[in-house]
Amino acid sequence: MADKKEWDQSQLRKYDIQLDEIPRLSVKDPKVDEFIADNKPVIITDTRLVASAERWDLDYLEQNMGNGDFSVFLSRNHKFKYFDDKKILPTSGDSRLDFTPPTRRVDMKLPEFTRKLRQWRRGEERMYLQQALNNTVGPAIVQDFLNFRWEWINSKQKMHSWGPLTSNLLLIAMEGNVTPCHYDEQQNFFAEVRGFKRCILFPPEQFECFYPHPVYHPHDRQSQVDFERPDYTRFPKFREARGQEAIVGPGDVLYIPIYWWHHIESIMRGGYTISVNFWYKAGPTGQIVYPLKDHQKVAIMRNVEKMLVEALQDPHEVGPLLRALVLGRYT
Ligand SMILES: CCC[C@@H](CC(=O)O)C(=O)C(=O)O
Ligand SMILES: [Zn+2]
Repeated sequence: MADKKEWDQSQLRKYDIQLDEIPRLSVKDPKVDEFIADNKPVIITDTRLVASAERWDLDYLEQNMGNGDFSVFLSRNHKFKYFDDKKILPTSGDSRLDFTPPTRRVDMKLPEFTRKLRQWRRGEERMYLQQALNNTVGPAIVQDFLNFRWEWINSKQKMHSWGPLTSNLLLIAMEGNVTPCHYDEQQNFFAEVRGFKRCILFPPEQFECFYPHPVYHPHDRQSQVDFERPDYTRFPKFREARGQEAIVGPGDVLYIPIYWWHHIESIMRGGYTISVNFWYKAGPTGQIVYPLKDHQKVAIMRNVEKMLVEALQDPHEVGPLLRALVLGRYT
C-alpha cells in the first residue's frame, strides 16, 4: 500500500506557469553525476547528507542552539524577497531611485523566535529565520553539523571541480512563506530537514522571461515578476516561461545549479520547515568553449551593466545608450 501522501495540491499556491517535474534519483544512481555535470536540477534521495539533523525541531534547537543572535526576517505578507542593503542609495530626491525594503531584519535569540512562532496570529508579521551556521551555535548543534555527510558532498565538490563551500544557511520558515524567484551566483545543494517545500526552477536561458531588477538595484538577481499577479504588459515574455517543479521533503537534497532561477515556498498548512543549504563558489572557467553556455551570457550581461553604470554614473543613461547602440544596428 503506497504510503499516504504527506501533502496535497490544495497546499500549493496557484500560478499560471507551465511546469514539468524535476527528476528524483537515488544517490546510488550514476545519472546523478550526469545531471550535476550538465548543471541540470535533480532531487537526490537517500544521501543521508543531513541525517544528523533529523532530530532538529523547535524544542531541540531551542535547547541546543546556544545564546547567539540569529537573523530573522519579518514580512507583512508571505513573501521574503531578498535585497542587498549595501545597494540602497542615499535618498536622492529622484523618486525613481527610492527603495522601500519589503522586509526587515532583526536579531533574535532562538527561544524568542520559537516563542513568537508558537504565538503567531494571522495579521502579524511573518517570520523567516535565515542564519549562516557558524561556531556561535551550541556544542550539540556543532556536533550534528560535523556529522553531516561531508565525505559525500566533498566528493561531489571535487568531482565537479566546484569552488570552495562559502556557507551553510539554516532556514526555518513558517508554513506558507515564499522566497520569490531569483538566481544565485553559486552552486547549491539544498537539503530539506523538516517539512515540505515546493521548488520551481527555470534555466538561465529563460533570463528574458524574468526581467531581473538592474544589477545596481538592491533587488539585483531577483525577478520583477510577481508570480501571483504577473504584469504581462510590462513583462510579456513571462508567458513563455516553462519551469520544472518538485516538492522536497525530509531527507531530500535538491541540486540548484548556479544561475538557475528558483522560487521556493513552504507549503501552506504544512507546519514550519527547516532546510540547510550548501552554497559553493563556481569552479574555474578554464578553457572558454564556444558556443558560450547561457549562464556565461548572463555573467557577461552583468559585467556590461556594471561597467556602464560605473562609466555613466547615472543609471538612467544606461537604457538610452544601449538602445542607441543596438536599435537599427544589432537588431
Ligand atoms: C536565503 C536562501 C533561501 C533559499 C530559498 C528558501 O528555502 O526559501 C534559497 O533561495 C537558496 O537556498 O538559494
Ligand atoms: Zn536562492
